[in-house]
Amino acid sequence: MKQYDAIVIGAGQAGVPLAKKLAQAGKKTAIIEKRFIGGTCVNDGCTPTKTWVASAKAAYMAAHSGPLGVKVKGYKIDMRQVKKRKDEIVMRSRMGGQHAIEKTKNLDLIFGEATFTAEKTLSVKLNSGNTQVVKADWIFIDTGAKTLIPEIEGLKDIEYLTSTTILDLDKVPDHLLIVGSNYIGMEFGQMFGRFGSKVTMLEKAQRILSREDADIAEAMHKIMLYEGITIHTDAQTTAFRKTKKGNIKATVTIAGKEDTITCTHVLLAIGRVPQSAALDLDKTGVKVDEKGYIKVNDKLETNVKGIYALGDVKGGPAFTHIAYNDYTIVYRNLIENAKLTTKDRPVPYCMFTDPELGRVGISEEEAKKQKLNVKIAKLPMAHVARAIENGDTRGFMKAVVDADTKKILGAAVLGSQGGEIMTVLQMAMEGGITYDRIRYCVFAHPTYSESLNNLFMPLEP
Ligand SMILES: Cc1cc2nc3c(=O)[nH]c(=O)nc-3n(C[C@H](O)[C@H](O)[C@H](O)COP(=O)(O)OP(=O)(O)OC[C@H]3O[C@@H](n4cnc5c(N)ncnc54)[C@H](O)[C@@H]3O)c2cc1C
Ligand SMILES: NC(=O)c1ccc[n+]([C@@H]2O[C@H](COP(=O)([O-])OP(=O)(O)OC[C@H]3O[C@@H](n4cnc5c(N)ncnc54)[C@H](O)[C@@H]3O)[C@@H](O)[C@H]2O)c1
Repeated sequence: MKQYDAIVIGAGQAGVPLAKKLAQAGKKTAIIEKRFIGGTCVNDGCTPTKTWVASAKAAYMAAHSGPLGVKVKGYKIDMRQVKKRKDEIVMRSRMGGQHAIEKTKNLDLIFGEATFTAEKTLSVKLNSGNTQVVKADWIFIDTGAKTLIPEIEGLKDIEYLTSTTILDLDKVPDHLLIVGSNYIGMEFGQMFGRFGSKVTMLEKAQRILSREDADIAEAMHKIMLYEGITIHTDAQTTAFRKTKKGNIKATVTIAGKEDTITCTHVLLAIGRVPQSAALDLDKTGVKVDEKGYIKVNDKLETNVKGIYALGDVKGGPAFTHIAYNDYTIVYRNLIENAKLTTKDRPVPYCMFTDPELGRVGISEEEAKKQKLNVKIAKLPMAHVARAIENGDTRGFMKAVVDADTKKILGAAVLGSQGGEIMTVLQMAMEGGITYDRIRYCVFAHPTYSESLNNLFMPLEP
């Protein structure tokens, strides 16, 4: 058995930087990873999907550059090249992360699956076949999440895809049926539509993007429709079966009416579940909620002293930047004696459709529910000079402001560079820059952000 000061389980977006910094701070540290360095983000999430979003955008530009005076005479998707480029980018990031860990003094990298055997003791089933027992006073759980597989009749008999396995495709599906229409559904749906698949999407809620304001969801729905993607809302999938021709027939209920859809591929995109079961948390006494998320307080401490949970496995917003911020909170509290918490931290996010949806703070509907005294500023992208010049005026930007203090409470930007424009507004929110100042800020022309002058101009002083 080997004793460490600190053990990190999972080399994801919180685990890797935390393990490196603890080791650099003089703590004898081990990081245990059952699969690849970088976790979901690098290997199956942000990096590969945004790489494919770029290929899909190139296809879209080839098809839509006529009005810009550039005639492209036919184009072809080389899915093998699309995949090869993605694999190379993922591998560079994965191996870069691994080399950085291996170079760090005081840090051991153990490839295997960790399971608790006692409060502060772990047994690691090594990928090489053996077992290693390790112990530490501090244990940090960063084991992430995996695709939620629903109970649907016949699902086990078809070769369904997840957001991980779809990344292995080197041929474009003829007809991709996607169950679920939020982040994963929307990003893959648009991407494969642009690669040439017929795409049908099924969403069980009454509308897509149910966490967003209705006007955002409606505009996004129209953007997808315009690209030829069919989205059925109020849709439940009740059964799948393989047809004699090798296709997949889905039985669905759409707005109460039963129907069938025949497709070639099915992607499941209805959410993710925490990877906590294999940890055997009973042996250490760490509590989980009814869905298996590890319970933590606002300092990310579990109910067992010295054991922390970070990132997706603890529930809450499941984003890379949140996992990364979890690491900074835990590290600075332990090593720098800070008193940081997760309370009141901003949770910005961006859906990487084209155009993007950047979001931060409160939405208009939430503000109304809370009966806040707010004003709403809205500007169509069709009034943004740069959007007109670039030939893409889809979407709009919107901000929720406090009518009394003039502070910005939230923003949604559905448009080209939506994530970047939202980030400018986030900086204003964090710095307490009020909307009446922003409308007279001098921004470079013609940037997208320059339009923030006009976004706030119509609001009464
Ligand atoms: C398709 C897709 C696209 C995404 N796109 C974005 C995006 O654009 N922007 C964004 O912010 N977020 C995105 N996300 C979410 C983001 O990837 C996650 O929020 C982030 O990776 C969470 O980091 P983490 O450190 O909590 O866990 P992970 O990155 O999932 O890492 C957990 C690691 O723990 C390992 N592990 C699990 N159990 C054990 C065990 N018992 N022993 C040893 N190792 C173990 C796993 O193998 C894994 O490597 C996306 C997710 C998906 C699925
Ligand atoms: N750009 C990004 O930041 C990004 C991109 C991809 C994934 N992610 C992360 O990955 C996580 C998982 O994404 P996701 O899109 O799978 O999950 P999600 O929870 O965000 O959305 C799931 C969608 O599926 C619907 N749904 C649930 N059950 C259904 C059913 N039986 N039939 C039809 N629809 C059903 C839900 O109503 C919802 O709209 C997200 O929470 C997100 O944090 C982030």
